[in-house]
Amino acid sequence: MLEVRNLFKRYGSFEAVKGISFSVRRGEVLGLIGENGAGKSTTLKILAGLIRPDGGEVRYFGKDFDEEMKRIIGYLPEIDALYDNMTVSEYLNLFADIYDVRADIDGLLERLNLPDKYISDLSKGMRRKVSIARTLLHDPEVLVYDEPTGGLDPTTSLSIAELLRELAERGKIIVFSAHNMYYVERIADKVVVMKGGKALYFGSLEELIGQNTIYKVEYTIDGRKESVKLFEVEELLDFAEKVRKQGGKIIEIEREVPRLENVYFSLIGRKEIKA
Ligand SMILES: Nc1ncnc2c1ncn2[C@@H]1O[C@H](COP(=O)(O)OP(=O)(O)OP(=O)(O)O)[C@@H](O)[C@H]1O
Repeated sequence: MLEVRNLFKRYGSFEAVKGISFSVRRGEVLGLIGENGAGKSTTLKILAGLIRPDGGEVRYFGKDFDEEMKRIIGYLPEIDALYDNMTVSEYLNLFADIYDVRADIDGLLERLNLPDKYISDLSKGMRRKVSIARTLLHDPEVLVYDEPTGGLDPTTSLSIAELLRELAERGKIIVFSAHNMYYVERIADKVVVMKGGKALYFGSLEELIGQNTIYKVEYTIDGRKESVKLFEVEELLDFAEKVRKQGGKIIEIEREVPRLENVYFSLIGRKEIKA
């Protein structure tokens, strides 16, 4: 398990991360969402061991982060840092040598559908995939990806999202950030919604969506047709009982499951911070 407890990070006097906590198990995908400047990249850099927190702790399988931990982490930075004058396989072989690992580079190229061309000749999506391939060379247990689908077309984004899901199914721990809710909704088991360095929500995606489900009830009472919106199953049951007692009848109940995007907007619009 990867556990993050009460992380704090300051840049000078500016507090970028103010008490973030979450946990992710093997086989789970956690999506970090939040506006620009919410503190997502800072949190991910702390997880990858690139910067040290000013407070709180990160525990990997019960242990504190140390340099050796880099062997179990694959970190994808927000911006690709590639060598244009190398072919994809030369670049990946170079990093396999640096990491001192034997990697199945042909298998990676095939899985990611990457041509072995000069990096300078690759599209933006392919370049992103080369960076992703580099994070997988040492077969890490934890993948920390900053905006893996940022700025890419829907087909490439989807193929990257599917790869993350597949890696989770193989038992990896995945933590990634994204602005496009569609991919988070598609692959995340858990989400952290960040705003101003704080978490407005941490928990299961299913629960978050479930908490925001709306029941639209159409009913008749005294011969009139009415409708009402309810938010809880219990509220719905109480309402149905009330209508029945008054001699009315429920005609239809429509369950409206919100999109993550709608839930996100209503959450970040809120002033108060939910622990
Ligand atoms: N090295 C730095 N020095 C000073 N301030 C920084 C530094 N890195 C980040 N910040 C500030 O910390 C805050 C959080 O930045 P961070 O990059 O973590 O946000 P983010 O959620 O990843 O944003 P984005 O979605 O734009 O990538 C921002 O206000 C940013 O300007």
